[in-house]
Amino acid sequence: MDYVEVRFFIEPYEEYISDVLAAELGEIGFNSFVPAEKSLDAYAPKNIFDEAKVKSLLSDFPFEASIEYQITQIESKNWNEEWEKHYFEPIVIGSDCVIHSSFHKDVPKAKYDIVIDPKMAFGTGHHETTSLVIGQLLEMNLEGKTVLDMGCGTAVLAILAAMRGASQLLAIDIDTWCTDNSLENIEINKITGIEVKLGGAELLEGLHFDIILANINRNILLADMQQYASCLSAEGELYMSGFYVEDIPLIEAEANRNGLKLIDYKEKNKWVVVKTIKE
Ligand SMILES: C[S@@+](CC[C@H](N)C(=O)[O-])C[C@H]1O[C@@H](n2cnc3c(N)ncnc32)[C@H](O)[C@@H]1O
Repeated sequence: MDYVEVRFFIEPYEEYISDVLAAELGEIGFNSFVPAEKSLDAYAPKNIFDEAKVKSLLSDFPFEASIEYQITQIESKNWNEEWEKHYFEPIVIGSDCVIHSSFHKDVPKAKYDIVIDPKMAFGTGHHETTSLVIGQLLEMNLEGKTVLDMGCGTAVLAILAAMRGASQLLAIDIDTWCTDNSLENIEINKITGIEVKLGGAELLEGLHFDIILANINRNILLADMQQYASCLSAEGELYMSGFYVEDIPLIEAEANRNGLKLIDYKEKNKWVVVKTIKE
């Protein structure tokens, strides 16, 4: 899939403005963000990118800041190189888990060593939401559990769940880049037992899982939570991330409507992961 890179120049630059801009861009099809000095690089699949929606978002933007943008077409083939050059450094999460790429040298030692060659797929562990969900995975007992990784990106969450003893795993993403990349990463890490499927919540009918991980975004979670709830086993746990702390009431209300109760949440730089179980 080809992508469009839009560099937003924010003046005066404030981190919270960049965060809000990224959240709003997430709602119009952008799915990767790289903050830079005084700017934000945002990426959207070429077939979803709509400049009119960007213009409309900026004209209604809630903060007083001047935001100019510049569009660059990104050929799929360049993306891995870009990651290697600029963005992805090894990351240690919770001291037990290190995520790095196959090109990294001098990687810190950790109990769970995950190799991710991300290309265009989200999920290197650097984003707050990924590391929040990883933190949850490192704490829970996954031995013999069935796990759904919804919005799998690189499949980093499914790979860690498999390393921690989950027995049957399904990783789903709507983006072919992500499903292709997930398959590559699963193979590089020599993991068996993870099935990868292209699509969305429509694939879940009739399935059941002990643990569901859904790190996507607020609006997709609100739209698809009903399907997630119906495939959660009676004693199951649904972890949702990809939204801000101020979105919790909306997410909790939708969870309650679907027979789920929110029992805990963790926060990192305003991003959260919430844990829900059946009421
Ligand atoms: C924030 S990334 C999370 C990736 C990875 N799970 C992680 O934790 O780093 C969200 C992923 O959800 C996928 N996605 C977006 N909408 C979706 C939907 N309706 N159903 C399934 N996946 C979706 C995107 O393509 C993207 O790869």
